[in-house]
Amino acid sequence: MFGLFSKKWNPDGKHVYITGGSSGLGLCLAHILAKKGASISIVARNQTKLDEALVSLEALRVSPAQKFAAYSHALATAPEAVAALDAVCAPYGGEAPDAVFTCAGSSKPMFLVEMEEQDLVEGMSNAYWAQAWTAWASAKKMAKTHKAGAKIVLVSSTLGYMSFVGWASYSPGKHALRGLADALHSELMLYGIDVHIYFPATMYTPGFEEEGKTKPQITRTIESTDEGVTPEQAAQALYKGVVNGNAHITGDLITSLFSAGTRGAAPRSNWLLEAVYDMVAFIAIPIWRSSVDKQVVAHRAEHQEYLTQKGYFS
Ligand SMILES: NC(=O)C1=CN([C@@H]2O[C@H](COP(=O)(O)OP(=O)(O)OC[C@H]3O[C@@H](n4cnc5c(N)ncnc54)[C@H](OP(=O)(O)O)[C@@H]3O)[C@@H](O)[C@H]2O)C=CC1
Ligand SMILES: CCCCCCCCCCCCCCCC(=O)[C@@H](N)CO
Repeated sequence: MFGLFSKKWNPDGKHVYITGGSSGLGLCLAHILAKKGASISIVARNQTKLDEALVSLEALRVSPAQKFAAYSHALATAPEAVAALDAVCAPYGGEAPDAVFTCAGSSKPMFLVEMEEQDLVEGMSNAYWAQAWTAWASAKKMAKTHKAGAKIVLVSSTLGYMSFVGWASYSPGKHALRGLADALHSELMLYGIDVHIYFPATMYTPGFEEEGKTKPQITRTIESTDEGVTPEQAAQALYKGVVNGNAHITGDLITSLFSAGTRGAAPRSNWLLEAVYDMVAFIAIPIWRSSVDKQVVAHRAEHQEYLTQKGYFS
């Protein structure tokens, strides 16, 4: 219960379920865990990408006892998430996985005033429900079978701590995941189940390429302060945070500052470091935000022109 005495998590021989395990962060995490001796089940929609991911996992096998499996399911509704979990558990006699990592998700950055109703609804589905239903289904299965020591790990974003122009359909879902993780961290103690949540900043993944297709220039400019990392680096930070038992996991300085500056009641990972980050954030975040405000205001004329070109005012 107390950080000092808790044992580090060891994935060797465990069954780990990774949603979004066919690409980007989820795939890199699957690779790390395969090398550590875990059995891995991945779920995503596209069968070809799942097949390719399975081949890459086989190549990393360290024990004949490891099982690797992939299932094609969409995850943004409750019945789909339950069906996916049932398929994943079937080869294990229906038993819940030892750990569930919900990496599935996507974003479509754009201006709110250009969004249709569907964009906001899908934004919530792809950022929140694509993970929340799996967390819900997994928690039930784990609790019913008294799966003490099991883990549920959600994947939010730096945009789960803060937000800015372009992210109105996505950051609400990532903030919501934080609320879910904090609530579950408390409730699932009743069953000895650990809950973690990861807040990655920019990761150069296929998903990042995809969101670039709609990302407004002003959003790109604001984000350019963030250097970004490879999905391998991001997965390593996630893995390390889970092994160490951190409730909120960050892998870069910028996100660590926003985390310390908006911590709420989440358990701390490193008291001293977070106190320093909190003091830095107290000064640096308002300065950064006012510089962003200036950039946005300076962009007014160009934006007006952009909307006029698109016939927005006619
Ligand atoms: N890249 C970035 O800069 C950042 C990403 N994130 C978050 O990290 C997570 C991983 O992103 P990333 O690796 O970049 O993305 P990728 O697009 O590279 O991978 C996403 C994975 O999730 C699957 N997936 C997406 N939506 C669904 C769905 N509705 N049902 C089932 N599977 C789904 C995809 O497969 P398929 O399409 O075949 O279903 C794919 O396997 C996401 O939650 C994202 O929001 C957070 C911060 C930064
Ligand atoms: C404290 C002072 C310094 C602040 C500097 C801040 C720089 C901006 C960081 C923006 C990071 C945005 C990550 C988006 C990740 C994401 O979720 C999308 N790519 C969707 O996949």
